[in-house]
Amino acid sequence: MQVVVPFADESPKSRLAPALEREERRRLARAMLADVCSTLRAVGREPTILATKPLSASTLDALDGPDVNVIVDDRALTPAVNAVLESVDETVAVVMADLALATPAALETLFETPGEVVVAPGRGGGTNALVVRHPEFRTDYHGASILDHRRKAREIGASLETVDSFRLATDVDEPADLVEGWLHGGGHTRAALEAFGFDLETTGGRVRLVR
Ligand SMILES: Nc1nc2c(ncn2[C@@H]2O[C@H](COP(=O)(O)OP(=O)(O)OP(=O)(O)O)[C@@H](O)[C@H]2O)c(=O)[nH]1
Ligand SMILES: C[C@H](OP(=O)(O)O)C(=O)O
Repeated sequence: MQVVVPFADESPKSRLAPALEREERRRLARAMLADVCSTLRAVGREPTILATKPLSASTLDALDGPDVNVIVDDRALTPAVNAVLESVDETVAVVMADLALATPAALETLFETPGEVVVAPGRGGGTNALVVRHPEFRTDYHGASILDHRRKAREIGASLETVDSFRLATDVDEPADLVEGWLHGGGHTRAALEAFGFDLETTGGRVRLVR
């Protein structure tokens, strides 16, 4: 199985702009990438980062462990991932770099779920992770991509399984997701949020990050 982690470093996490400055968004994106890569390694899966450009020294420094495999493809997400699917004749898993809450157990559930196409839906219609065991399947990200992926699996007659997982469904996209990263995210993600000066506020029955 080849495990691909798409990562666009130029101006990541733009939806977090109401809560984070540009450099903080870049730092958080790198921290989440580091957590995803170390969690993949914890289950014996060496990630291949599918990057829009060569990774910067600061991004590489943020990653634990030995040199990481990188494929550079400046095309948009969908054609870049589909180029990987077209280039290999083995199972391909696609795990998004903003799955800060992913744990080894959650990833093992994803990888061990049988099916020619296995999807881990994100809240809001995304496809946070994917395992492809059918040669004709191709991705179609953005918008309600989970619907597109279910339709594509039907069209090619591929068996489709869905992994129902809090940890794989929670990608850190919007300011309201930051508290999940604080509460349940990996070490790099939590450290970045703490470095930004965030703390948990639980007054009035609400749980949120403040700074
Ligand atoms: N290789 C590659 N990765 C991408 C591309 N667009 C997004 N990604 C990655 O795919 C994952 C999910 O994408 P998004 O949630 O849209 O991340 P994002 O583009 O940083 O966030 P927004 O700017 O808020 O849309 C993130 O880890 C991104 O880094 C792309 O064009 N190419
Ligand atoms: C890549 C995209 O992520 P979202 O924009 O839904 O977070 C998707 O999952 O289709």
